[in-house]
Amino acid sequence: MKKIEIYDTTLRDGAQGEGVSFSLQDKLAITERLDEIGVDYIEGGYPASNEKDSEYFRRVQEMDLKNIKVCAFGMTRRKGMTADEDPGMNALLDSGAPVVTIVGKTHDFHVTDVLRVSLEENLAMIADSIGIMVEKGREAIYDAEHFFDGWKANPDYAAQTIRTAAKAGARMVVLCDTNGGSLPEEIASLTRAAIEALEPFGVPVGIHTHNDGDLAVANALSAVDAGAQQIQGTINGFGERCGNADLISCVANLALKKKGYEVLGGDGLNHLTELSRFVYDTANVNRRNNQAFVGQSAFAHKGGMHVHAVNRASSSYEHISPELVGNERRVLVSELSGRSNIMALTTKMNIEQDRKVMDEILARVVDLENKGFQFEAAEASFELLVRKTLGTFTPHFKTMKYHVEVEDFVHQQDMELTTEATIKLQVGDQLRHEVGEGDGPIDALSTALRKALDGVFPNLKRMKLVDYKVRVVNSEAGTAARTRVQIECSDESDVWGTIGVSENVIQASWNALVDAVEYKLHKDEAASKQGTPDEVAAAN
Ligand SMILES: CC(=O)SCCNC(=O)CCNC(=O)[C@H](O)C(C)(C)COP(=O)(O)OP(=O)(O)OC[C@H]1O[C@@H](n2cnc3c(N)ncnc32)[C@H](O)[C@@H]1OP(=O)(O)O
Ligand SMILES: CC(=O)C(=O)O
Repeated sequence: MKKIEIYDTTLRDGAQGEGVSFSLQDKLAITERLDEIGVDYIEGGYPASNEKDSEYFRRVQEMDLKNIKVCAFGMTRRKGMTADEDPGMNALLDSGAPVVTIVGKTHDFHVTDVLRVSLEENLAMIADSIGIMVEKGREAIYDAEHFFDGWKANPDYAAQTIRTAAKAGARMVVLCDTNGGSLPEEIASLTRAAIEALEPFGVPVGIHTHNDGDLAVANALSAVDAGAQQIQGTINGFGERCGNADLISCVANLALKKKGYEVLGGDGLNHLTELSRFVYDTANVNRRNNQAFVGQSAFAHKGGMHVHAVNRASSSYEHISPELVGNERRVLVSELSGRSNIMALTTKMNIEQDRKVMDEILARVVDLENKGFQFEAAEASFELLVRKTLGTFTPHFKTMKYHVEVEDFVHQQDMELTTEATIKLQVGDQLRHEVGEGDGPIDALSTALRKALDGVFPNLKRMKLVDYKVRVVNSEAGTAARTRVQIECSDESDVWGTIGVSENVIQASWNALVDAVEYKLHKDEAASKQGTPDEVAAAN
């Protein structure tokens, strides 16, 4: 088995992605996770760039890391000064990082037109920068920026740049497809050319690809096939412009599809989904549902024919078992469902599967989806619909009336917009009449609803409203268009989605809110009947 080093640059190149920014604590937490999962290198940042990155290198030294090697990133020394005078070089050395990654120019056009130095001066900048790091006892990795475009334009000069880095003591030369526009076959042939050019120095090559042609992962794998021994990339493909090679896909493909490669080690592969979500959440970036291997939809089956087949043999519509990467299979219900979708979901609900009832549920789903409902992200509303169809649903309260009032003191300075909701509910034999204030109508309704019910059902105190989405489903109908409201709630053990559809946004929201509360009450009752200690605790 050939070991392929995984070099993560989420904290440096990933942070160059639009909308991505990590705090110092975020950076340290991600470092810890990547170490646990068996990543070989982490590029922690650019110490010459900002104080946060410098502080990272101080703080990371206090961590008890098991495997991962921490790298500091910087460019070759500036023109017109020696390496030891250069503030960037000194920042790299002062960072205390045991590994230093230096980016330098490969493409003659960048040397003459961007840096505006002679081709010879650029070679001297590379030699001096790698040289000083090696002299000071650092492991030096050389990132050959624009390697592929540079080689295509002037192969002799591109070869000279990487040989200069190797001769100066670089442990590895990493070939960068900086503009991300290369094709897999170009990557393969030029990776072989670079390996040949470096053969006399015994220095291996790595690969760093960008995703501008949507080929970053394919290009990285193509370089590995051609002999590259390290992949640089980021978790979830964060990075400059269209991003970097997504290490999640690189690792999963190498471990599960390609033969003869060893990556990560241990059970790191099984934790990829958890890692991907952790990095999204830490960066406060929305998850990409259709992300390969680890996305929420990566193993979500929607089409009726697919679900029918997956129920018989999961491999019929899955390229790998989701568990291998820590993900899970999901069955969605929609107007595209057949009886198999309903059966798969009701199996999870322990419901007896009568063919006639399944058909009735399916017909109801199709009818409601025609009216603008969408049950894929509203599994809780679907479960309530099933129980209502079966006649096993007992409501915990009955809505008598609700009313929302918004007051806007348009011409009065310093007066805030206020929203007040009044609700009247029948709960058992009691009539509850409550008023709630909120930041908007939904918040006010939710406050009033909780005031009315929390005393009777204390477990509701642990339910949180985590997301609220509104969408117009038939906008061509103008102001009479239907509005779809989707709500996501959570408690200590679950997350659930509900839906409401109406021409009136307040009614749609109320219906989704009522479903969310009813679902919570039903699920806690079911858990307490089952009686496992955790479930009972959750229900009390
Ligand atoms: C391919 C990559 O992703 S490389 C990493 C890119 N990442 C970043 O740029 C993020 C961090 N960068 C920064 O914080 C800042 O750009 C700094 C601190 C590095 C430099 O800031 P400044 O000194 O203000 O320079 P600025 O960013 O405007 O310009 C870059 C300078 O570096 C020079 N430069 C660029 N690449 C190199 C290189 N490989 N070697 C030496 N000098 C270089 C440029 O010629 C320019 O200097 P000049 O104006 O004298 O021609
Ligand atoms: C080094 C780097 O980030 C690049 O060339 O893309």
